[in-house]
Amino acid sequence: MVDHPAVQVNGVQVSYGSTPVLVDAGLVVPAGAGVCVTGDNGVGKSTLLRCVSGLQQPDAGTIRVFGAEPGGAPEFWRAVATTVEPPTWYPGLTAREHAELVCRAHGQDPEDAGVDEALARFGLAGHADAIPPSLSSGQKQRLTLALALLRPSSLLILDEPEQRLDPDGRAMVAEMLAGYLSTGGSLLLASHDDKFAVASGAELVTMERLSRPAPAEPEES
Ligand SMILES: Nc1ncnc2c1ncn2[C@@H]1O[C@H](COP(=O)(O)OP(=O)(O)OP(=O)(O)O)[C@@H](O)[C@H]1O
Repeated sequence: MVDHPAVQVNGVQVSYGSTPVLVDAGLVVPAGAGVCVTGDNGVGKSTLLRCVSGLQQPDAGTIRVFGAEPGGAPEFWRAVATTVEPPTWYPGLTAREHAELVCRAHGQDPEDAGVDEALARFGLAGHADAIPPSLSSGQKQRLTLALALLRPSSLLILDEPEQRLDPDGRAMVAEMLAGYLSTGGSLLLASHDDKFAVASGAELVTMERLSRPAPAEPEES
């Protein structure tokens, strides 16, 4: 795994109908590094992250995650934790039980993995026995990120992790992500908050720099 970049994107094209969104997009996230893609609403950040997460097939181009095609194999999902898709909550399971489930699925003892400490770090100690649908949108986002960081992984792919978080929450998550990078993890983010991304230890890359501009629509005569 360490011989390959965490993420390598070459010549990726994605169109929705006849509208090109990614045109010859290229990106490298070296193993152990963090990259944050930035850019205006609708520029294609989520589309790129979905493709890297193996949740969407590009029309053309290649994507490699630790040297392999994304999405196809259980090894990919063991190495990659992503919040690109909104989480599905299990009916009737509490926040703590979701965390315990995630640990067990990854072969970790929940107590050894520090479930209660993780919930406390994310400001959810008082909500451990609540079911996720009853949490506020910011608390749900905190739980989603806590679960992604609790399980072992080599690459985190996070789409706007700062969304719905208050300033303290943003600072805490940025610190957690910087800690993840300092222990050898790799990070691919999309974000509208440059300060948050930099505090997370990610290098900022604009979508405009990743993609050749889409050809201009022919003017009507
Ligand atoms: N499933 C889809 N079908 C059709 N068009 C889509 C689809 N998904 C995205 N698009 C379009 O593709 C473009 C890029 O969307 P995308 O969500 O990748 O942008 P983004 O940079 O992540 O935006 P934001 O900053 O608002 O989250 C937008 O114009 C959007 O309307």
